[in-house]
Amino acid sequence: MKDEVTRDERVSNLKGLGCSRKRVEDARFTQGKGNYIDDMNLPGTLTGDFVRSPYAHARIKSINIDAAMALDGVVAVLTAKDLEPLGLHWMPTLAGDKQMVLADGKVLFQGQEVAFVVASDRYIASDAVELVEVEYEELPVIVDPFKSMQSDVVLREDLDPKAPGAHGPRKHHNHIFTWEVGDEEGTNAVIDDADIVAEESMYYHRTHPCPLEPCGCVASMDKVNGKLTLWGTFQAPHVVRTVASLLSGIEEHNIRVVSPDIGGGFGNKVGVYPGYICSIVASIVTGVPVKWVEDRMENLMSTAFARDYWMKGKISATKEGKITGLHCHVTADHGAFDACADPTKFPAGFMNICTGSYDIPIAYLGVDGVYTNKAPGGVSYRCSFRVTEAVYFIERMIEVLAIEMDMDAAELRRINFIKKEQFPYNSALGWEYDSGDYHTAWDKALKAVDYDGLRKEQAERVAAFKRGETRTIMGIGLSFFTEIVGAGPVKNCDILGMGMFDSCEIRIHPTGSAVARLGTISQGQGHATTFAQILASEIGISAESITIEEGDTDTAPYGLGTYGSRSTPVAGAAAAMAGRKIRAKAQMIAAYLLEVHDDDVEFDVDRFVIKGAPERFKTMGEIAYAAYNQAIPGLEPGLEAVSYYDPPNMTYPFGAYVCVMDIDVDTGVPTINRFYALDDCGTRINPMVIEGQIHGGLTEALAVALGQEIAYDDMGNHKNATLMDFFLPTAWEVPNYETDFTVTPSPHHPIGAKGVGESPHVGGVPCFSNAVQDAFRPFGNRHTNMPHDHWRIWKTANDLGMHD
Ligand code: PCD
Ligand SMILES: [Cu+]
Repeated sequence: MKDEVTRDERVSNLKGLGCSRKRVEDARFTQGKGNYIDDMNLPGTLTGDFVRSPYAHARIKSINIDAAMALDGVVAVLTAKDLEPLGLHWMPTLAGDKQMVLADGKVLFQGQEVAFVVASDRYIASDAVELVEVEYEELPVIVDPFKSMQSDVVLREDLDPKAPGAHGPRKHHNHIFTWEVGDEEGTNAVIDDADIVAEESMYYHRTHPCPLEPCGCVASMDKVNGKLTLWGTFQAPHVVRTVASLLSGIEEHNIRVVSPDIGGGFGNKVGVYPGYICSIVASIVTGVPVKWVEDRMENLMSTAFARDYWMKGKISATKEGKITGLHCHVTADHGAFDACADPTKFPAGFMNICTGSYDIPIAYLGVDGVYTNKAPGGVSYRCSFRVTEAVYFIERMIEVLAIEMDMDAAELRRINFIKKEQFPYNSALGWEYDSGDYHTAWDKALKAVDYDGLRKEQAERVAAFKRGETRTIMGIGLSFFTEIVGAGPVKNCDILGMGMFDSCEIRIHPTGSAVARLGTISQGQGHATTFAQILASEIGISAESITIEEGDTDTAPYGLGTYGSRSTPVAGAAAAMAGRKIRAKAQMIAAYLLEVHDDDVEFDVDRFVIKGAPERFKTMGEIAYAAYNQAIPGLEPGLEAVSYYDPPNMTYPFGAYVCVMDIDVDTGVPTINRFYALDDCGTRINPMVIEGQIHGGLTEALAVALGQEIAYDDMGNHKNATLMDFFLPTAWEVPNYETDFTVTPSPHHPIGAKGVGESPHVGGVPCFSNAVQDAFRPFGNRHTNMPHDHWRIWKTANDLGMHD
């Protein structure tokens, strides 16, 4: 047995962990060969389209569908009345509330679904939408959650005003829940006694992920064999199958849910939308496939928004700058229905990570969820679980405290970081941070950008501005974040009662290639590339020879889907564990073939070798073949494994970001001169994919911090429902990102990996915002709200007297 290839070459042939392997999915994406929902064209497909409410709050007096039905090509017009006998005019939300599928008596937000037109093609459906006559009676509109809590107007007439909601008692008919974590009395006592206290209120505005492809589905009820197939833009296909079964009464084995290629999810495609339900009903009624694909305006107006958090903080410290306590209260605007996609026990997601990366001995968080006349479905956008809000809050509070103490904000952070030796660290608000090394990351980041040099330059620029020599000022944005991803332990995380484990099933073929299926679903993250790399390193078969499949509930094992950067921490762990099961069986096969005891062989890259005699080995290819063609005493034929992985804890990626920005105080235009991002996501599976994730997340952070918003006027009119008004950054606005890393593996994850997809957004938003605010700090700025669009930046300068 002669080996022509060196061990290093064998390692590199695997294309396993740490390899910047090119994304296998890109061949089809870059050639326009992807298969998205709108590419599906089953024979006889009908198209659905919605009649939507122009009013944000109105009673529906009548709906007349006669003219629409009379139009050639219109097959059906569904209203709440048609869904009611089926019990489908309302549906449960992921947050334990319920939501109208089609307007039942009244509408609660502009763009709400009122009737569903089904026609032979999209154009006819659109024409018919115009022909449906709806008579509305306008009702008072509430878009401000504070006013909502004072108002006599009852938004949700379907709810008993005094009855508790899914998360406990309600204080008012427009109140949803109160969620409290930590020790309020103790925190107040510490803050009242403190040397230094900084207070600030901030609004994290409502925004929307606006993925390239909007939401859509094709429902096909095959009446002959009783099978319902649902293709759709689903981030959690198995959960959709379970919900569809519970709602429709069709047994779960008779429902197949498939997520084909998805053109970006970003949390927008976690929830269940009326379009899915209406398409299913329409297909059951008509017996032919029904397609529904929303347009851009519908996507921006009616599907899961993000944020809309009014946050009030108090932070206390000693004279030396050691933080002693943190108090946070949030008024959370959830819109018309509470449709947040949080794990059941966390009505404000993981907002209680708001103590951030700092060792804060005592803290309190209180959140009040409130109904308003806005679209439902919160908590999406590159952090489905409110970690963006939490990190924005603490990173602003740190800056405000630094201003209060007249201290350098980088130094203030350093003094308060949780120290390396304190991990695993139990935070005051109940999390166990698995690992971290914040000081190393911070020092590396500050050194990389020459932080002291930047501050000197900034001081010179301030002086020059004051002398009237320049009209631009310079901001240095800092942020240090700790993410919490990988929901999650089944003991405390579930969605609609389904524990948040995930899964991987591997099947090795006789010739030594393999297929693996997982319970997650890529929306562009590159899972087909990266999961194969995890497996390659675990089982010694090249990633090139492993096909990854996701998103078909008929074949993939049950999983909770992809959001909250959970794929790597949970399904990635399942992949490693399933790989280890394969390896354990392969070891027995190898020992049999080599005629030695199981314990006398060991795994080496792509083979099992005899301990002490590495020239005697069996490759994984040989072992796979033997699994199918030899009768091995005591072993079943075949080489397959499945793992359902329930993570013992979340993973806690972290990072240090610095943004250097110039601001023209007369135009309000910011120019980003430098953006440095250091990320620590533990073991790095594919550095190139990670880099892509960071670039994407930072660009979305830039968008949110510097202009992107969903705003409403007092009548509840949506002000940013088109891309004319909704800021999407292009190459023009995006700087050249510098990425860097440290590696602090997760101690409980089988390969030490933590998630990374959300991190750049979580850390990026406060970094961009802090850069703007830091530029104005020498001129007296303390806090201004995002989005820092040109007008708001100009106004900040104006308010500070810089135009005088
Ligand atoms: N350490 C590590 C980690 C990670 N990784 C890679 O990276 C990625 C990612 O991952 P993760 O972090 O785990 O995550 P996932 O789960 O997968 O995903 C999710 C995320 O992802 C992100 N990114 C992205 N990209 C794209 N392209 N698209 C999309 O859509 C998206 N989205 C976004 C979001 S929003 Mo949420 O939903 O809101 O919650 S969440 C999210 C993949 O591929 C993986 O493999 C590596 O390599 N390494
Ligand atoms: Cu998150």
